[in-house]
Amino acid sequence: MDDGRLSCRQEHPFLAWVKKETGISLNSSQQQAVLHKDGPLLLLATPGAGKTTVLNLRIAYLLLEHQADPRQILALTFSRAAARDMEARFLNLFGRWIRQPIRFSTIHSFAYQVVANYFRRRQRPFKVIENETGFNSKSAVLKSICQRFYAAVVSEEKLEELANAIGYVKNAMLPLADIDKLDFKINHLKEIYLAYEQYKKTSNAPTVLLDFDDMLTLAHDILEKETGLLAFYQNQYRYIMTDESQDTSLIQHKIIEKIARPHDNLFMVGDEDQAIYGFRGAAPRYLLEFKQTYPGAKVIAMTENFRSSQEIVNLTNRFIKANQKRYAKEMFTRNAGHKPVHVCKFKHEGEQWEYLVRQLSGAGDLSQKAIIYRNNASAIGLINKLEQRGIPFYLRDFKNRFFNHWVVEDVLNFLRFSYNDKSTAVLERIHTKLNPFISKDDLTFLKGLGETGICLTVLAERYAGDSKKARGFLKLQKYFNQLNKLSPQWAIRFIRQEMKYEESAERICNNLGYSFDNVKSILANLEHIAGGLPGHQEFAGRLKELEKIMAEAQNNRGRNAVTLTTMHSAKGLEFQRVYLIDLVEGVIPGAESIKKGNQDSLEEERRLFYVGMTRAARELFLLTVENYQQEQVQESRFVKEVRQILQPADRAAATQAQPVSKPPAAGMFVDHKKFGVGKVLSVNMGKDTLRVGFENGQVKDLLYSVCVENNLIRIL
Ligand SMILES: Nc1ncnc2c1ncn2[C@@H]1O[C@H](COP(=O)(O)OP(=O)(O)OP(=O)(O)O)[C@@H](O)[C@H]1O
Repeated sequence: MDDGRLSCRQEHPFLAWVKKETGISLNSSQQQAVLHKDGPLLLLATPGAGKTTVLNLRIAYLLLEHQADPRQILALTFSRAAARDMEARFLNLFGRWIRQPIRFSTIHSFAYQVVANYFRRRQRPFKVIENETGFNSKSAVLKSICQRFYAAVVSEEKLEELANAIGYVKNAMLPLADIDKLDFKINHLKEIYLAYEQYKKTSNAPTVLLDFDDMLTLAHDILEKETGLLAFYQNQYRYIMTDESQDTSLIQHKIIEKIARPHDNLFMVGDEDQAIYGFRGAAPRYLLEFKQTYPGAKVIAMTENFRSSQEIVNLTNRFIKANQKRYAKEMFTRNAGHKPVHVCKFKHEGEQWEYLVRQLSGAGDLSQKAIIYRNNASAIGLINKLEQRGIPFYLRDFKNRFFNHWVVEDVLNFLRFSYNDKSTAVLERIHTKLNPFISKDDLTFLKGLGETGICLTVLAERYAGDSKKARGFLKLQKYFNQLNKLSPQWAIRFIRQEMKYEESAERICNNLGYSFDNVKSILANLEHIAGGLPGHQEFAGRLKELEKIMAEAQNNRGRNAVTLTTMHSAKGLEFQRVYLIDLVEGVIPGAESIKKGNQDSLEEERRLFYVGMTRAARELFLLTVENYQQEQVQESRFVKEVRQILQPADRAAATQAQPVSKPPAAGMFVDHKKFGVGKVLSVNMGKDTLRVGFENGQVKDLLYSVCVENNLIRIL
């Protein structure tokens, strides 16, 4: 077994000093890596093997032992959050001794420096439009180009897909001719791409507009052509280090390659089993070809996991082996066993959240706990619940598109119109989603009357000669009259089903290439949020409140708060206890990967699951549900595999961990399969009864055990 710590060879003074000051005692492969001074080195490691730790120790080694100038060091990683985390860890270990700043940076930000330097020398103005607002922002420009091609407004999610596709082309350095071969479901991708590039070059001349990925393309071209500038960076950065290199894209590798020459003092750290950004053009293959690019390079493997318990390491080591495209490696740990890995199945998300709340209430230091999910959509209902139950949380890297999504706007406008049925302005916002359809001509007619009558009644009169249509409008008006008498949760379901909003939304999704699954997910989340709220105003207010809460929760880093993060953003982090949630087919692996049935894409999903699991140091909980967003689902194939891998003892624990559903308390809302949504008026467990008042006014006494046994009710 590889154990430099037990070796009786004399210890290097720097390592002895590190041990004394930081308590870190390195194994032999870590020692070799830390003490590596010159030449290319690839450190291939498993999760928790100390990659980031070693990288930081090596920086300290170069500075303290070899008196390297801190300005000669460039430490690169894939995201701002990761660069911040790496710097924080460095300062925590060595801040007392090394006071000069070190450049911990993303590759994008390094590329920005090159581009800015180049334009400054040429006195040419440029502007970064990535996160701008206004008509020249990246999203506004793409939106207006799409509108030209699609003759329709493009949704935020489609825009994100498009931006990913454009980014992919640049990161993977694809020739234009290959765009059509890409597996993105975007009509006119090539034409939009070309129009976008053209716009940035010419629309604001002489100012050049650039997005983030243009920085990479441009930095690469500049370093290729401007030998003087290239020599400047080559001289400045004598030691280059890259963390999480499996997620570095081809163009990023090429930039790094250029500035590392001729010394090739490149220290590249990565784990191809944690490559999770293939969809953005990451090139993990580059790691496998390192020796061809840098002949004579040293390659060190680190397979000892210092983070996780025996149980977690054994499980995850076996789990990842099912992937074909990887280096064979055996991760091991000398850490003690702790607790079996738990696999828990719940009826639905509500029950899963209840379980999480119970687990986290009074559970000590929350900063050491994380809830990790595949998609941000999993966070919304969970956050609603955590906030209601007073559990503080830190929301990491959340892209908040939920509250501004057109579906949310639609639902609010349906509710608004139910109170203000003379408003043509509100009607105009939803007219294409109503049944019967309201034409532009109808709207012009209504506007001409100046909001004097109830819109739908006026239209019924207008179409008096067409009795079917007239009846349709009157029925719709009746629905709106009913809508404002329903509780918010029931009202949303009414909009979805009775008023056939889902049908209209599906039609729109099909026409414009939006994801209907996403629409259903948003509607389900809205129902969750509405659950238990008495009125429509409270519902609209709660949405506003949640939006604010979620923005604020992004500042809770480092506080006593449970971390909520996607699997992607969890990379590089560790927690004593980790819950992976919503582990169902269609979520992880995602629906697209399943549909494609493509090995590469399923392998990436497995790696994502692996990244999630390997964040856990001592306790790992895998949570799955039978019903996800109101539809019956299968548990994730990865959960099934985990069950098979777990030893019998673990399996027993997994079974024990099945939650027992608690009876609802008075005041809670339940959804009964037959009677619909109702409020629990009283509970008498001695008599096994629940008294529930339903939306239609009926009050029923239900036998609780019968409801549970037959799966008739769920708590909302
Ligand atoms: N030699 C060591 N002795 C004790 N603990 C160590 C040692 N090396 C690393 N660690 C600890 O192990 C944990 C994992 O280290 P680190 O985060 O550097 O690993 P990593 O390889 O970057 O992980 P990942 O790729 O999974 O994000 C950290 O808590 C770190 O402090």
